[in-house]
Amino acid sequence: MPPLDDNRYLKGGPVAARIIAEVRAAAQKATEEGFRPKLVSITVGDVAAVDVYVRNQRAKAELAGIDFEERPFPAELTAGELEAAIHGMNADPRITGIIIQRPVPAHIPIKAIQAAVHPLKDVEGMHPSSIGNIVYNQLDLAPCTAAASVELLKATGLDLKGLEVVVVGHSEIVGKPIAFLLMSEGATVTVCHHMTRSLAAHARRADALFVAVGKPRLIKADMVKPGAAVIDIGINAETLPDGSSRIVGDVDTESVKEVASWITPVPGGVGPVTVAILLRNTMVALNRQRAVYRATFGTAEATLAAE
Ligand SMILES: NC(=O)C1=CN([C@@H]2O[C@H](COP(=O)(O)OP(=O)(O)OC[C@H]3O[C@@H](n4cnc5c(N)ncnc54)[C@H](OP(=O)(O)O)[C@@H]3O)[C@@H](O)[C@H]2O)C=CC1
Ligand SMILES: Nc1nc(=O)c2c([nH]1)NC[C@@H]1CN(c3ccc(C(=O)N[C@@H](CCC(=O)O)C(=O)O)cc3)C=[N+]21
Repeated sequence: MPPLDDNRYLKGGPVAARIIAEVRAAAQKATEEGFRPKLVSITVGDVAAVDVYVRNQRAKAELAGIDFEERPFPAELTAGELEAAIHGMNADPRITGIIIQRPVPAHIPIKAIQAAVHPLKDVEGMHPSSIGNIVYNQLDLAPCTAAASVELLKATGLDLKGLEVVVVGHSEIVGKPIAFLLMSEGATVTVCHHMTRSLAAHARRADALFVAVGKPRLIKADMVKPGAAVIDIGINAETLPDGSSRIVGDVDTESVKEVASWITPVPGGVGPVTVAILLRNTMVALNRQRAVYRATFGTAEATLAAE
């Protein structure tokens, strides 16, 4: 990839830095008030795919003043054991948020495990009740990658109301929540997937094109409307002929950047913003937990005075 100095690149770094600066200020204030935020990252087995993600989470959490603890579990852990561990974390007042890094081994039912995380500690926005909130237009704690992708579209300055948007990929963690977030913002949303008859015909109509499939170079220049914004969510490891490996997205960036007005690079696009949103979600979760503490314990003085 050439140096990212072309202004068509919609870079994640500045957007992430702005969010992290806001989080840092909020985390510092909360810490002074006795509520230091803390994230716990759960991995099951040896998952090379999440190494980069976890490394970035730790680095940015430290930068933002959020404690970060990794809890690695062996691959042969049972679903029951994992659920019990999560219940322990739910009940631990020192823990603000719990992240279950994907993938988990096949014998662990990811949906049930995601639902075991208390909604107040669900910083990934993946609990059924969290997903439900975005259907009800309550958007302050949404799945991180989806929220990051929409944040990048907003950074273009385009008005989302009535915008023709096409989302390629409809997974629960990325594509579907993107569609719901955009609908809430007033966009006209088309969702494509592997059964879509003419992906190109749909994609070409988009003023903003979101791609979350996991297939390198799926989107070529002739599938993109001139002047569109292209948000490339794919993170795919590709091995080069010399044996070295690199990360590429789902979009053929070299050709598409000649057609699009904005394109997110990979790496350096959605990824860093995803990490920043995770930290922002942690502060949203902390504030909700503090509201519960206040409602539960904050009235002691009034109660005593009334006696
Ligand atoms: N930047 C970040 O923070 C993150 C990036 N990612 C990356 O995003 C990508 C997608 O991840 P994820 O959503 O979890 O992946 P999934 O494999 O869960 O979903 C892929 C989606 O793409 C659809 N699809 C498959 N083939 C085609 C095709 N030829 N045309 C149109 N749609 C197709 C699938 O449809 P169907 O179900 O109908 O087959 C499915 O909805 C991956 O590269 C992943 O690494 C993921 C999470 C975070
Ligand atoms: N429960 C769960 N939620 C996820 O969101 C999730 C997951 N599990 N498992 C793995 C995938 C992948 N993913 C990444 C996010 C950011 C970067 C990231 O920060 N990338 C940087 C750095 C890349 C590099 O240094 O090579 C970039 O794109 O610029 C990478 C990968 C989140 N995922």
